[in-house]
Amino acid sequence: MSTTQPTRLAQPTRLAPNLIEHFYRGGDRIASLRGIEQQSEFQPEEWLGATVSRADQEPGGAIGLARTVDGVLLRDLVAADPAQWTGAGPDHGTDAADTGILVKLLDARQRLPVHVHPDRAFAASHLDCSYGKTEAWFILDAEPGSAVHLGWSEDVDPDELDRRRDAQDSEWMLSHMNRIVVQRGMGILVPAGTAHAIDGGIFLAEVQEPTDLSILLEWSVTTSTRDESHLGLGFETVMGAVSTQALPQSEIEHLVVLHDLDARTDAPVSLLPADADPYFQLFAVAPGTDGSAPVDAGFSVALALTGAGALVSETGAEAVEFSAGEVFAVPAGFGRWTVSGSGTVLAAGPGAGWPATLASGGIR
Ligand SMILES: O=P(O)(O)OC[C@H]1O[C@](O)(CO)[C@@H](O)[C@@H]1O
Repeated sequence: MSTTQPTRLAQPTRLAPNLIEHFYRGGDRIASLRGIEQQSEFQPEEWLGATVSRADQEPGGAIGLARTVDGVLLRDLVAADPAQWTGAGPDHGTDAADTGILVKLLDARQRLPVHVHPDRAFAASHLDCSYGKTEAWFILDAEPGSAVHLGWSEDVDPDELDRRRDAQDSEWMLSHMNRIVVQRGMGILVPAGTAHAIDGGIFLAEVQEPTDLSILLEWSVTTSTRDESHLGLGFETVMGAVSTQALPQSEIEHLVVLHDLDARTDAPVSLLPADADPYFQLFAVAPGTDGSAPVDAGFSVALALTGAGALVSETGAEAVEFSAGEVFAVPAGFGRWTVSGSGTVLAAGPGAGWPATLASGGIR
């Protein structure tokens, strides 16, 4: 009789809750979706499937890192077998645990400060980092009339911006920004370099490059300080990463899309503008009565938004059941997969062509 064990095919791993203490209030809608208790009113974010950690801690700190429900760091699982998890070859970057994305739930009960993230060129030259922090928001819920503030509505003079930042003149900054009233189902791309803020009342899923690099122009509405607001580079240097040019309506049209989140569809639907594709991708998988075409193979973070069902692979790996509020890290080795049942699953993955695009450049 043979004693050979059958090889276990790769399956999605259920992730434990991973709330983050932050400098702004919120988090109750995360707790309600995830079926957990909020420990403080300053837990407005959950980092989903994160293999990068929060910046404001000792080097090597674990805050931010996702764990499986058994307490194992996802970072360690990916680093031990990058080919199985991300499909990447051994030489794709310096960090074997790199998945190419960071996904968050963000539930703002107060307005986020006006802030900006660097692009790849700035991060490489000043911060020894190959990623910048282009990000995108997918709106899950919004109080009526709540808005995001995206880019300047007219060119601003860099010296005046310095003065207004030093004076913490929130009113001036906000009144010089584009205000976009949001609604459930809206996808918004925020290119690196673009000043932005998010009103209280907005609950969103965020997909971004896997870094924690922020420049706060407006620290006074948070528990942060001026000294914590310039990435340790000083404002004189860091303002080089901040665009002072207007973001015109003609460009905003390419940065905002709307999707009916209640629709059932026969294929995964992209929830973000096409310009997001080189950075990250976010799909809704909500099959109709005839099922749905599969999501491509690759690392993804899957969030069960509503209903119940199973993640079903074409590889023959055992399906994994889910119910609303659960989060999974899906390995590339699970192959192409789809959803059975009544649920709606959001699936976030790295940009098209990742990780080759990291080395080939051409992305801001
Ligand atoms: O990057 P920081 O300083 O944590 O900023 C607060 C939040 O604002 C965002 O950049 C959204 O605008 C989040 O990614 C981030 O967690």
